[in-house]
Amino acid sequence: MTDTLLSVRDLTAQFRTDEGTVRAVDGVSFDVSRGETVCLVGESGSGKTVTAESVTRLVSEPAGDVGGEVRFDGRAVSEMTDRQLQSLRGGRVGHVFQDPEGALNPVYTVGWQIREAIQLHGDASDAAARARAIDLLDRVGIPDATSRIDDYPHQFSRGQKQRVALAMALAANPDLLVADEPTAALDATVQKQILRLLDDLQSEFDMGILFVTHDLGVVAEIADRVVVMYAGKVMEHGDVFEMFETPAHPYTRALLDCLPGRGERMAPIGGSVPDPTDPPDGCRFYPRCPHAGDDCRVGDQPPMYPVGGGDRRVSCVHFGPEADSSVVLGDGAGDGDESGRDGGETR
Ligand SMILES: Nc1ncnc2c1ncn2[C@@H]1O[C@H](COP(=O)(O)OP(=O)(O)OP(=O)(O)O)[C@@H](O)[C@H]1O
Ligand code: NI
Repeated sequence: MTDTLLSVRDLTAQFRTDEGTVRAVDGVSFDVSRGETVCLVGESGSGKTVTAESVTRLVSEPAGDVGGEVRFDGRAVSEMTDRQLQSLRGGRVGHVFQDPEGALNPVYTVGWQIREAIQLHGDASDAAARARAIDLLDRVGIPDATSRIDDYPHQFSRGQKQRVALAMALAANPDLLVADEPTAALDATVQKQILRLLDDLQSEFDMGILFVTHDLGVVAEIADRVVVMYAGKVMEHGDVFEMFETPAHPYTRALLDCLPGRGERMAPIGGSVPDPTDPPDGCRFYPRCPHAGDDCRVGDQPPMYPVGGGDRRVSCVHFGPEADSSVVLGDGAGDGDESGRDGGETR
């Protein structure tokens, strides 16, 4: 048994809209262990945010219909009472939302809000909570935290609000941090600082992190493991190092080819994500896949086949037991493929 903190099994989330039923998340499974950073990656609309918000059942229910099983520290979240859920959120699970505006209340100072978050789940005195709030603001990189603490949210830039929201999520020393694009509005220097902070806190408190991003550069910096999502499905998951070394799913390969210094293309993947109310049969990615054959166009999303030695899995027929993965990987299986990956960057 590993130290599994979060376990997500066969998660589904759908929304009824005027255009039809959107299957935003369609059978997603993964784990996050203590002290581990798992990145959810994929293009816009792939279901990352809905997955992250389903963890603490924040997807507002009648609108979103959530199924499957989420266990936190061995306990099924669906069986928790509203009170238990409330104490989980902002307590043992900190959540940084994709939209930081939503996390901050415009009528209270940021200091008041961070202190609330600290005191809600602990018995710190006002003075101690204020000192800790200043320390948190300082650590997330808000200059002059001692005076900024009495400012209101509208006095902060978008990037600063994102950092204030992160400080709030960290206020209760969570066991699990769910962070949805927490560095998206930040310049490169501040982004590095935040990633380093998360890394420090993780070593200090053995915190598990579920980190949502579409930026593979960020993934390379912080992930231990990666879950690649596309159109509500997991395309591939496994160890970050192995995945960057030998991406297996054609979608993962295409994403990595867009990363500066790796592929030659460095352009967005051709085509666009499928209509979420009417996804294609077979592999969701086949309409954009250079390796799609007849098998790829029928049935459901392919099973998660093992690839490599560890627990890496890929949902692609070319990795099935009878299949020939060199169709995707190229003859050198790993270095060089027909799209002309430059073999220069070995990590
Ligand atoms: N409340 C909702 N009602 C209807 N559809 C929704 C709702 N929330 C999300 N969706 C749809 O679910 C799909 C997945 O959305 P989600 O926000 O999880 O994507 P994402 O991977 O986080 O994208 P991004 O990178 O843009 O944040 C999209 O098609 C989106 O339009
Ligand atoms: Ni999102």
